[in-house]
Amino acid sequence: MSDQPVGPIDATRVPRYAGPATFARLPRADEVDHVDVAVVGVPFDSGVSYRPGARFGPAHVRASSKLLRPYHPALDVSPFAAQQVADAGDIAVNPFDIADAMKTVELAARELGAGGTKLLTIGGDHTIALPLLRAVAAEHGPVAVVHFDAHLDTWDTYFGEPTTHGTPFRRASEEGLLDPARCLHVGIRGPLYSREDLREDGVLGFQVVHADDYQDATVASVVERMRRRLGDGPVYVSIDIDVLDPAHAPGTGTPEAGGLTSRELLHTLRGLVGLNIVGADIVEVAPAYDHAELTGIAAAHVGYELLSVLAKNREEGSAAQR
Ligand SMILES: N=C(N)NCCCC(=O)O
Ligand SMILES: [Zn+2]
Ligand SMILES: [Zn+2]
Repeated sequence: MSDQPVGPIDATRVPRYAGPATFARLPRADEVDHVDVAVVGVPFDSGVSYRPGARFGPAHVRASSKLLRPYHPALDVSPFAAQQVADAGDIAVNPFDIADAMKTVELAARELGAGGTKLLTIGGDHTIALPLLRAVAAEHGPVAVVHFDAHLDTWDTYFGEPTTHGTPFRRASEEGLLDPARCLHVGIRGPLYSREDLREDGVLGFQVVHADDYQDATVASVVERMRRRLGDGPVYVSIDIDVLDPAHAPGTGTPEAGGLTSRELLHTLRGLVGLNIVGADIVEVAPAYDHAELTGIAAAHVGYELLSVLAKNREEGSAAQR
């Protein structure tokens, strides 16, 4: 086998709509001899408080990722040539037992991540961030989280249940998985349950860039603030697609008006170059509410942006070693 990464199927030879639906038409993980970054699905939505359907997110995002091309001009990087990216398929989780599902996700994430493979996980609802953070913190210790979302997701319980899509970051903070001096939400908006929600969120270790801040500040200044908060240590990136305005991402379970444009989000993500990204997820894509693949395409581009940031970091890391 050549030591060059195996890239996507060439769209000038095999039409995009033909062939198997791996993310970006990449090889499967079992078709390559090592994997730098695994794209893995978690078809789980038993933690939702409103519309269900994110269990179909991984298949939808893969299907919407067929048009991605090999070269990222703004970052001047080829994300599938600078590193071996492969599709690791889906983690099969129990839809009837949330605690059991969480164990399965954590175990699979630890196994896939053994040997230094980074995970880009496609959900699934936001509950899955908790076991993914457990796996990441087991390896790196407490991490910074940059959390793109309309919602805080640091609420305590729903119907007395501690493990839901509105609670993962409170549980993660309580378990010591987060570095409370370096966590940040981006894109928060909409009604809360009470003023206390924001105060408690701060105690748990989060600062907030509100969606409205994009109205008053430039994307560059948001990026600067984000980079200052996240610092030099390990960073986990969690992206709830409902951070986007419903006009840009209608296919989601708890939509809120007044969100980011996809351009604002992609631009902000580009600002993560150079940070020590140890893992990422893209969650809450619910295809039944999507139109014309708007949400699926946005999520696929978000994934491409993250893979490009990782590729750029790898290139710059190996340049620094020379
Ligand atoms: N994580 C997402 N998407 N939503 C959380 C909303 C929780 C609620 O219904 O208050
Ligand atoms: Zn949300
Ligand atoms: Zn969320």
